[in-house]
Amino acid sequence: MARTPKEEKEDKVDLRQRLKALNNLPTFIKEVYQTSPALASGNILLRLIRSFIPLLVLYTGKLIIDEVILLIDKKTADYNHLWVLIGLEFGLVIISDLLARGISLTDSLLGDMFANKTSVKLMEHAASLDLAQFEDATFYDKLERARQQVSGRTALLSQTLAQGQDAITMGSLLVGLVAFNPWLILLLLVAVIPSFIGELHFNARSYSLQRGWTPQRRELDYYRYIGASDETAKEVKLFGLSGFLIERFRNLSDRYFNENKKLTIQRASCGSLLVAIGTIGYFSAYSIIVFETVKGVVSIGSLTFLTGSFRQLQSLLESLLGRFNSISQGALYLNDLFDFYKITPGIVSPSKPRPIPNPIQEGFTFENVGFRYPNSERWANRHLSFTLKVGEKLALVGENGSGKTTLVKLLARLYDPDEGRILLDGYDLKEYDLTELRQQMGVIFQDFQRFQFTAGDNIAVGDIDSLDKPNHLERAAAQSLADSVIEKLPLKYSQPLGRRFAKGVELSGGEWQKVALARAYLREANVIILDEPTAALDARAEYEVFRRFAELTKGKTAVLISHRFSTVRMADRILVLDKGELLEIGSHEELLAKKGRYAELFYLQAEGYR
Ligand SMILES: Nc1ncnc2c1ncn2[C@@H]1O[C@H](COP(=O)(O)OP(=O)(O)OP(=O)(O)O)[C@@H](O)[C@H]1O
Repeated sequence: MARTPKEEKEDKVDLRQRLKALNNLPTFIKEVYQTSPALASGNILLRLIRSFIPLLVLYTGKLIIDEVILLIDKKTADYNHLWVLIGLEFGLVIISDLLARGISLTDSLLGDMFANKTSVKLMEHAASLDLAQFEDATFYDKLERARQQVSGRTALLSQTLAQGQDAITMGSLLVGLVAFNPWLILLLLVAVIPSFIGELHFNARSYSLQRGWTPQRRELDYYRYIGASDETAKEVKLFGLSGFLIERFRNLSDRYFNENKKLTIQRASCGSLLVAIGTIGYFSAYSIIVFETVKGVVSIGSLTFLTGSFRQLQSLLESLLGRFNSISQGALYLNDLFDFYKITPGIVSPSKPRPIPNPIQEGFTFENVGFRYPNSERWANRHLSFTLKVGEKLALVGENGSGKTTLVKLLARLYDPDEGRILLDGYDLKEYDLTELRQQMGVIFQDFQRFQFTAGDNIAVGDIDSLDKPNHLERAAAQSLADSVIEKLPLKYSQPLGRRFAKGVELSGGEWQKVALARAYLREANVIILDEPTAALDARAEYEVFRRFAELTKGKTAVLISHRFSTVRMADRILVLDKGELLEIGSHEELLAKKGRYAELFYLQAEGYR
């Protein structure tokens, strides 16, 4: 899994790219603001007020000291003015504290709301993308990086706002310092800039490292998941895989740790040196102010005010520049989020879709259809020409990998053909509205999902509008034989299935299949596609499912994939696929009479039953 030099180059970021990434900030701030204009405005207002407090506190401190010295010199006991000043400083400190709490409250509320909003947006966007995009590893890297941004960006928000607040505070302190001695500003820059450059350098390296390691981090997550998950526990135990998985995890995580460690150590050692330079800058300025005081140029109150200002300015400037680093880094990470939003689906509805014929008049016609999976040289389907007539029950037969599932995926427009076209009543599938087209289809794939929801919800996913229509769910369950499975569950339709959550009950493979089959019946679809719907059913259940199938799909068009010829022979016609191409098509009798591949396979299986 070593990275290629090209990939490493792509992961490197220079200053120009970092500055360019700052362009993301206005969009980001706008999105945050739109999350809650009231909270965002409140936050900005609180920060604005708080940014002037440090100057006021320092200045009150100066006044207090000058007053104390005056009182000592005069040897009077009129402390009224002093009390007012102390009260003022006390009030400022209390207000500052309250403001800080208000700021962190609005920060965290706004951050949480923004994180939720972004998660929803990510899910919505991911849902709009093509199946093919989900089968691409680089897509997952992008998705993973985008996901990481959701929680991380909350910090970016408060950092950006704090940056504005500190800039105002700095401006106010600088005014005082410039009035005293402009050269102190120069010293201030000398004190701060080296460590800023250091930070900039190390942050860029850290980002490159993080980015470059995205695939490996996904791999680590995967090991963590398969090492401890209900879905994998059985095989992990039986095959004794835990040692192997832990070893792989450890090797990879150690490599990551070591690369990270190298960088962290370098960063810490350089950082200490650069901070020392900063301290020299501060003490030079401190000496200047002290000697000016001794010479009587400024008062002792001003001494404390100026040294305090200088120290605060130094730390503000440091955090301002340091934060600039994190902000520009955060803005770079935003690239990942925005990049993910920029991925657009290829399989979409046309701008003026044609209404789906209801009922379908002719059926689906494949015209020389060919399809290759992305990043694959091999044709999964090729030269496919046939018509799936309306109302027909068509069975697909062929060896493993001969392209049966691919054919139905093309029919449901999960992919578009690379060659030829598929017509519905004479018009290309691409001319119809995608959602409407899919609504017409009830598809159950062989690798159907076992959702860790209740039994009722597991059926309702077939037509989510039926979620609160128990009689619809019950009817579908009765049709697919799932009713007897659900009857046996303690909580019936409200029984959580699977073991991931509390009270979950696991079903057998065949029981799950009956539940999944109910999804196809629940949908008021005109086309029913069942990809090996009975593979896990016992002989009696299979017989029963097919006895009902013809009845339940009366008037509907159906495609059935099965390796069992007892099932297949019930279809009106059978399409035999070989290496993605159409070998034979005809009724059971026609194909037997033809004595071709179908006849060969049929007798081979029948032989086994004798
Ligand atoms: N998502 C995918 N990405 C790349 N190649 C794929 C993908 N799905 C299937 N293939 C390949 O396409 C070919 C046809 O697969 P398909 O699933 O259509 O076969 P099938 O006839 O349904 O097989 P089976 O009887 O085993 O279910 C196979 O060679 C398979 O390796």
